[in-house]
Amino acid sequence: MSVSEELFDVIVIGGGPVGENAADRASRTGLSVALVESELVGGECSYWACMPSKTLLRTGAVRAIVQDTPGLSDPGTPDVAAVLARRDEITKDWDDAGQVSWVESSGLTLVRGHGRLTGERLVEVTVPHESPAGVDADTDSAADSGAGLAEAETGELQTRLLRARHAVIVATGSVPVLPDVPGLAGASPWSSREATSADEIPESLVVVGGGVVGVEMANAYADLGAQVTLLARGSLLSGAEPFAGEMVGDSLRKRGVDVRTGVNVSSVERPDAGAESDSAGPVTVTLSDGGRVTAAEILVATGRLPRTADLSLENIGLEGALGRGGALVVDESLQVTGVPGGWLYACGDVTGRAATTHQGKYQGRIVGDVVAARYGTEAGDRAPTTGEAAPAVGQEGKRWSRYTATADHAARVQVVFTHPQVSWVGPTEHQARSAGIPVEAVSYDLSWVSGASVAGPNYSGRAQVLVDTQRRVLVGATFVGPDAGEMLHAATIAVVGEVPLDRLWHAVPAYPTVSEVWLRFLESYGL
Ligand SMILES: Cc1cc2nc3c(=O)[nH]c(=O)nc-3n(C[C@H](O)[C@H](O)[C@H](O)COP(=O)(O)OP(=O)(O)OC[C@H]3O[C@@H](n4cnc5c(N)ncnc54)[C@H](O)[C@@H]3O)c2cc1C
Ligand SMILES: NC(=O)c1ccc[n+]([C@@H]2O[C@H](COP(=O)([O-])OP(=O)(O)OC[C@H]3O[C@@H](n4cnc5c(N)ncnc54)[C@H](O)[C@@H]3O)[C@@H](O)[C@H]2O)c1
Repeated sequence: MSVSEELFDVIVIGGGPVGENAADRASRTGLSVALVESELVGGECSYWACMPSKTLLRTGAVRAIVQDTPGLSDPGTPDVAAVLARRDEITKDWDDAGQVSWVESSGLTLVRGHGRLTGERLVEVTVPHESPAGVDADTDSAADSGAGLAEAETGELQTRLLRARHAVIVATGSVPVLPDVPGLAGASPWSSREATSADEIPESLVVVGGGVVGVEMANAYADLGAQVTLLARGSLLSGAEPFAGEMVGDSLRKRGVDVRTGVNVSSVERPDAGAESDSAGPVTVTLSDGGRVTAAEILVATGRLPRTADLSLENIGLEGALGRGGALVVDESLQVTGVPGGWLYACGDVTGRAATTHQGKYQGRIVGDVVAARYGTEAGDRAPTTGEAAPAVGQEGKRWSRYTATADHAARVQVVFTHPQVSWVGPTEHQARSAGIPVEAVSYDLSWVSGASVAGPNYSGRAQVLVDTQRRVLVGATFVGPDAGEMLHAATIAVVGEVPLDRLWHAVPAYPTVSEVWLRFLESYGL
């Protein structure tokens, strides 16, 4: 084992989408930045989450449009091999060479290996002798929390010791939760990794969990020919407005998915479960209502937890100061609270704030700019240009400052790529009222606008905005329908801009587009 100490201005642990953004922004005022990554540069999103899952969903989404368009013939059954080949293309066959080139061309130093904190501004990186690029698509499993993959698979290890002059930014993401259900861990369950990287579509799939991964993967696998059962202990998409989950559930049922809400999994049996899930026989799930479901595979989609367990936080006295689910607790400038000297920052899933790529990358931009402004020297072409000074260490910037993650609270967005798609910004009506915001919900059936009738005879959808009745601005919006994700950003701009309703009246939606719903919202509210 060899040890060498290397000095950088900033060290970022975790080279997912969020760590990449934080590292890039932090380097813009002349700081030297090391990016530590234990698996593939690009993280979960590029290889086992956003990108492959959206590719698997795309075929069914297009097929639904074709089926609903008069004059087009029946699209037939999908060519599954072609869909999986496209998925492989999108994930670059689980090779991160393209993202490594970007890291290097951005002037960042990539350090391959698993990083952990061994002291103030000190990161020890355990480096496998073989590069992990080209990691097998299905090496991980729900039972393996994702930690220590490289170490487990390569014999000889070496250690590098990195010291940060100024700051360490943690962007280690999250790991899937495996509920403590009798028989489940031994049943070779799929996590989202196996679901997004599978090399064939099983005849049948039982999905446990009615959250975003559960509904998206139930959609994708049903569209690609599997007989899918979706088990949710509550309602579907409980983080969204209730009408969204109901519409997604109705659509899944219409397409043959057996959707069961309000049920818990009591036990799981898979007598033939071997080391390889490929060789295992069918899996049987027993439910709290006495029901039983048998399927070729089981996907567990019961949430994710911030990945802090393998960071050795005890070395800096933080192990007792973690937030919900083990999250690193950060202030509004993304500085970890309770760390003397304020040298530790965090962003992305590991903060437990919002587990989406876009919100994490937003945090990455903010923390990168904070670090660049606090410790950097150059005001080069790539430096932030607003001229606004960063808050001092331990202090937070004002609301909507470029150094403050205001949107994490006021304008968080999410798109669920089911059909119908679901998108929302800000709180739900229930969340807004619980937070004491005086809101009135204005809801509209999207099929009533002219743009919807042009889009197709079976167009269906619903949209709702939340008006803060005191300030007369929008604080939230939800869209359910075809391409609802593309309708969201207008609402996000209205919420972030706190645009008065009387000014929104002058934002004229073109005819005949589905965006005419904006006019209907305002008319319904009394303008
Ligand atoms: C199936 C699925 C679909 C999704 N779809 C979407 C979507 O459509 N849109 C969306 O916005 N979000 C989506 N998400 C969420 C999105 O994937 C995450 O929010 C996003 O990946 C978080 O980025 P991150 O950089 O914080 O973490 P990650 O992407 O998890 O990256 C963290 C990186 O850190 C590395 N790492 C961890 N610990 C260490 C260590 N100690 N040392 C060195 N490296 C380490 C990991 O190897 C990893 O590469 C989806 C999630 C899932 C599971
Ligand atoms: N399109 C997107 O933006 C997208 C897509 C997929 C995932 N993601 C993100 O990834 C994260 C993880 O997604 P997820 O769907 O795994 O988590 P989630 O938190 O969205 O949903 C988890 C679901 O599992 C249920 N659950 C929890 N424990 C259970 C148990 N023991 N038995 C049965 N059900 C149980 C919960 O009630 C919840 O409905 C989310 O934060 C999500 O935002 C985003």
